Amino acid sequence: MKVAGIHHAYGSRAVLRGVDVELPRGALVGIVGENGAGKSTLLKILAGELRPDRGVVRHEGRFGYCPQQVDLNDAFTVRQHLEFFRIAYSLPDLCRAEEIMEALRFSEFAQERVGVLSGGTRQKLNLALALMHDPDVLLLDEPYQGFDWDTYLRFWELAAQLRAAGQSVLVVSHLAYDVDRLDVLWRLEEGVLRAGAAVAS
Ligand SMILES: Nc1ncnc2c1ncn2[C@@H]1O[C@H](COP(=O)(O)OP(=O)(O)OP(=O)(O)O)[C@@H](O)[C@H]1O
Repeated sequence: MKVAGIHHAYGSRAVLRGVDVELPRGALVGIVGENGAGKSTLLKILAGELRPDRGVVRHEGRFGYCPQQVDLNDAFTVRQHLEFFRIAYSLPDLCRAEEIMEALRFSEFAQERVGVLSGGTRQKLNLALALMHDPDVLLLDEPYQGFDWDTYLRFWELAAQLRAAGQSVLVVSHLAYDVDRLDVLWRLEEGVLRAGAAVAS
């Protein structure tokens, strides 16, 4: 995936002022930035959810998108969500989804209604829905929000496995703790991407 010259404004507020970024195959890329820096805006543009005012977004292969706001239906069970997405992705079965549930340790909630799940478990499901079709490019907006420490570590194990399998993974966060896990770190500042410093924001 490659994007070039992305500009976006909300009314008179220019949020992105010429963003260029490339996600190489098999790379784990991080984008950090302060609250309101424009990270979610950039990810929505990369995912095709928002049209930029200017610039080019070029996709290759399948992609998965895990938005910051969990978009789940409280009345349905975890399993029903997986089943809806299985059909949407045209997958023959839920084997990969079940592997991800095991990896993130939430298989036991398969029959639970989403409305009764904890915030962290909802986030696990959100992640599983973005991952279950083995995308070539994975866009993750604050993917570990609400995770406990063990789950946070499992998340990074999973991300490393995806990278090893040749997938491109973009992690966007306002926190940059674990920068040594990344191949590339960018900082979104004043509407442009700069080479990131390895510090928490
Ligand atoms: N739909 C919208 N309409 C108007 N302004 C918006 C809209 N969405 C975002 N903004 C503004 O654009 C700026 C960037 O927002 P964005 O959500 O992209 O930032 P962020 O870096 O993801 O922030 P956070 O870390 O708090 O999630 C903010 O000032 C926000 O208020």
